Amino acid sequence: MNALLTVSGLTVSFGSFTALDGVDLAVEERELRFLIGPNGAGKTTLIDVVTGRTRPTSGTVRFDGADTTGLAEHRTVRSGIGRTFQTAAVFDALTVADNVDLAASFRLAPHRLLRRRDRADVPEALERVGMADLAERKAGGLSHGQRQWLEIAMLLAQRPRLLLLDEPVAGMSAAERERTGELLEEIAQDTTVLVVEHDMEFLRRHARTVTVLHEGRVLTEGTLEEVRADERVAEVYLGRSAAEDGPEAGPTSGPAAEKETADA
Ligand SMILES: Nc1ncnc2c1ncn2[C@@H]1O[C@H](COP(=O)(O)OP(=O)(O)OP(=O)(O)O)[C@@H](O)[C@H]1O
Repeated sequence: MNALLTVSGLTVSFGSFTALDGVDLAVEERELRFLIGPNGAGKTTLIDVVTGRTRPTSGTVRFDGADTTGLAEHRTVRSGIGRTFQTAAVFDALTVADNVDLAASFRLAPHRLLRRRDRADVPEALERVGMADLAERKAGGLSHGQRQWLEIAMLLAQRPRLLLLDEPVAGMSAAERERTGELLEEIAQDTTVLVVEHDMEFLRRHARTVTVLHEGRVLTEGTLEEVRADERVAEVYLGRSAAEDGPEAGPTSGPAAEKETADA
């Protein structure tokens, strides 16, 4: 199988600090891949490089068979890569539909904008995230969950082949997380999705393959069970060997915390 996204030997240095250190990653078409790792592991930096926000110091990014290393952000959008941020980037004063309409036009080169007559992509995207009935509402009045779904609808209207989502369920209620999980599963049927997410219950329900980053390197990769059984993962989340810790020493979140709870 050919990977849709291939990252090879990716290194990003900020001055003397190395945020990514020789990262290799391959994501197949229509995968729903999760990316986890402690704070500062390099997850957002990796997304920033794939989307053209940050230029790598060395290494390559290949998307859909083409070398996209260092491509500007607006060009990665046009090539079919969409991303969300930890805080939804929507315009509060515009309606839900106008936000999606605006996003849909981002994927087009300026000379094509005036010819964008077919606007079916807007209701289609809203339908997919279950917000068709909110089309004429001002985005400023939406709940936190609805804002996140609106941002996903904005990306869907750009018809991406790869979606990169940064902590999509952070701050959501249990019901909103559930709905988001269903939505991602549905999107992953025809779109490749890479999700940075810490929520362990969410991972348990939806993660097929998990890649663990630590200090700018890929520590391990596998199913959630494989990753949670890996002592090195417990160590990086605890900051020391799990075997040396008493029950009170674990973190309050993350795979190691879950492992302790599950094993208790
Ligand atoms: N522009 C920058 N200049 C200097 N250092 C940076 C820059 N961007 C990121 N870093 C550093 O690179 C490291 C990796 O950051 P990154 O945001 O990618 O981590 P992360 O895994 O997404 O963490 P978190 O889970 O906290 O969001 C951090 O130590 C961060 O401080």
